[in-house]
Amino acid sequence: DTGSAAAIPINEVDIAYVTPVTVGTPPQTLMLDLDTGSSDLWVFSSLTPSSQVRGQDIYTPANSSTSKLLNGHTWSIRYGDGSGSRGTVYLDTLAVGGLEVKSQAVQTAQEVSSSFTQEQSLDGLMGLGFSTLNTVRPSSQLTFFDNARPSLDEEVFTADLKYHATGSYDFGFVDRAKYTGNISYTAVTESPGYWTHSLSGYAVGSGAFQTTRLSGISDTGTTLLYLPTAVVTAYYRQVQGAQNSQYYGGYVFPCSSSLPTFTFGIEEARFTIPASYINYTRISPTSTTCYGGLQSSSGLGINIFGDVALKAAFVVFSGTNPPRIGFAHK
Ligand SMILES: CC[C@H](C)[C@H](NC(=O)C[C@H](O)[C@H](CC1CCCCC1)NC(=O)CCNC(=O)[C@H](Cc1ccccc1)NC(=O)N1CCC(N)CC1)C(=O)NCc1cnc(C)nc1N
Repeated sequence: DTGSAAAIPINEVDIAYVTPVTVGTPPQTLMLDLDTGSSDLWVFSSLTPSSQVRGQDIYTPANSSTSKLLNGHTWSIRYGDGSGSRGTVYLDTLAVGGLEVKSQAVQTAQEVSSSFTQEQSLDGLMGLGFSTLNTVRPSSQLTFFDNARPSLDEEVFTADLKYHATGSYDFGFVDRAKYTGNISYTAVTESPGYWTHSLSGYAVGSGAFQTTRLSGISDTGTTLLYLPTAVVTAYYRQVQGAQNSQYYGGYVFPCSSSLPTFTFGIEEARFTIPASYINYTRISPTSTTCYGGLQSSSGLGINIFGDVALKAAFVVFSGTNPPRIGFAHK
């Protein structure tokens, strides 16, 4: 089996991408953020207090003839940006782009933090990290990818995220039409459940490529690219008027500044992020100050290759044994 579904930016600066997912019988469609940086599939639901729901689609297990309560199981998750949610669990039929899993753990939110309530285009998350990160207790549950594996033509899923445009997620096959040249693969360590791998180095603009292994996680659920301070200062040194603002919590610069490109290495291959991806957003609609799509990872304890980097490539998440991740030009 295979599946293919759209990855739709939820706002004009690609803060996140959502994908239509159907749950239950008859199918209820929800727009979920497919997130390789976590491993819980949770949804706004009929169990979410109405005061915490603002325009989101909800999953109503009572309206599904195939829903089954997973008795006595609960979950609670906290994300890197401090947001979080918690609730109970149902098993139900779930499909993404024509690929169906009969008995997927669907975590129904009984509480969501305010940033989720405010994000009306996001009906929940589908974690695509390793299942070891799943927070359901007393027994942890499998991700959609782990449940789908036995029926997949190939044990892979791919992400083709696009700048200010709709991309796609494919399951079970690598679409030759979506990339050019060869796929450059590199080893993944599953610790502690993220898609953790190294970059072979970086270059700022037309500068020399710095060969240095940078370990981090490829995370479709993180908006920006977070790298060590040394790398980030080398980048913004090339930007007129750039400064690391305590007030805005990161590097900002005059929107009129011209930005260099940023190149990262995957083994011998090189991927260049256009300057436009790094001119992330105005700090407020009328401001002439802009916030960078490349920021320091020093406060995170881990480098995060988020959407700003991932949308510069066609990315293959390979669940083979051992797992590996591949990047290709597109
Ligand atoms: C089982 C937990 C699970 C593995 C968890 N995983 C993650 O946090 C990574 C995961 O990919 C999550 C998935 C997000 C969560 C929010 C909703 C959208 C998806 N990524 C992050 O938290 C990265 C930081 N956040 C972001 O990158 C969010 C994503 C977002 C998108 C749309 C709407 C709202 C938020 N972006 C922003 O807030 N932006 C606004 C500001 C702008 N400058 C950049 C964009 C974890 O590591 N948690 C440990 C953890 C807990 N507590 C903290 C404080 N830090 C932690 N790392």
